[in-house]
Amino acid sequence: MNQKDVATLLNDKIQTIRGEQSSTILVGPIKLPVNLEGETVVFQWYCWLPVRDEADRQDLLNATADTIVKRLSTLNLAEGQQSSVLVYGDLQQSENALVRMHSICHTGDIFGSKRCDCGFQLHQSMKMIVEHGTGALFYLANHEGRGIGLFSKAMAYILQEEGMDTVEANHQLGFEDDTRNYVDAINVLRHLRQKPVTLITNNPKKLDALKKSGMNVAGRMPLWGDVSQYNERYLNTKVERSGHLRDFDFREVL
Ligand SMILES: Nc1nc2c(ncn2[C@@H]2O[C@H](COP(=O)(O)OP(=O)(O)OP(=O)(O)O)[C@@H](O)[C@H]2O)c(=O)[nH]1
Repeated sequence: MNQKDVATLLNDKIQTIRGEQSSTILVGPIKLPVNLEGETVVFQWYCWLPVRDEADRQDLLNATADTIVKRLSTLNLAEGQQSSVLVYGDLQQSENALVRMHSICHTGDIFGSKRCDCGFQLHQSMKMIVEHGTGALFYLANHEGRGIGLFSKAMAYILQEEGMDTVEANHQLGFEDDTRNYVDAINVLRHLRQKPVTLITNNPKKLDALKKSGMNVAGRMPLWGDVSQYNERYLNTKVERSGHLRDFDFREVL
């Protein structure tokens, strides 16, 4: 295949989303069959690249696929983090859709760590979306450790082993409790869907961010679970200090 054919092929799959605070180049949809507890479920997958620098904005946002391809090898993308979204069902047209904005958790999502509930929330939300029939799971790759990064989270874990809670540990390392923002993900969501969404979360800040963006929010679906001796304090700190909504007394299940 020559370069022109490659560009033609990719042009149909690349879109530019211009936002007020930042813009994104979105690539997809790409068919992604996923093993969900032994069943093969087919999602449509999109990945995006935020474009913030003004020079890059002019350069990349007006670019066609061949210009983007020429830049790819110099962008050093493996050193950074790119986020993505798994879409299930007819996200554009269906009446209600379930949406999960999931912050990356290397330890919980990949290794299955029981110190948090992240791995459980990731897989459970995928199941909820499939059962519902339509939805999207945003995997936010620049959100590690609520925005402090993986290396800092490792240091926070050492402090937590000495008795600090999640919030104190973040503060001791010079961070806010939570430095995440949802701007890029919301830009992509608004591009993929205008109709109402129900957000899967226990975190009212996520709901507020979505509402403030003007997105049509039909409601919230709580997601607590996988409570154990290893994450009891972590979950309790979410409710007591970080403002997460307590939908059930998870301490009763221990
Ligand atoms: N700083 C820090 N981050 C953690 C810790 N455990 C998990 N995380 C991160 O916390 C993020 C998940 O945030 P949570 O506050 O648990 O949940 P949430 O996403 O705000 O809310 P939900 O939508 O209800 O899940 C992920 O990015 C994890 O990497 C920890 O002990 N310290």
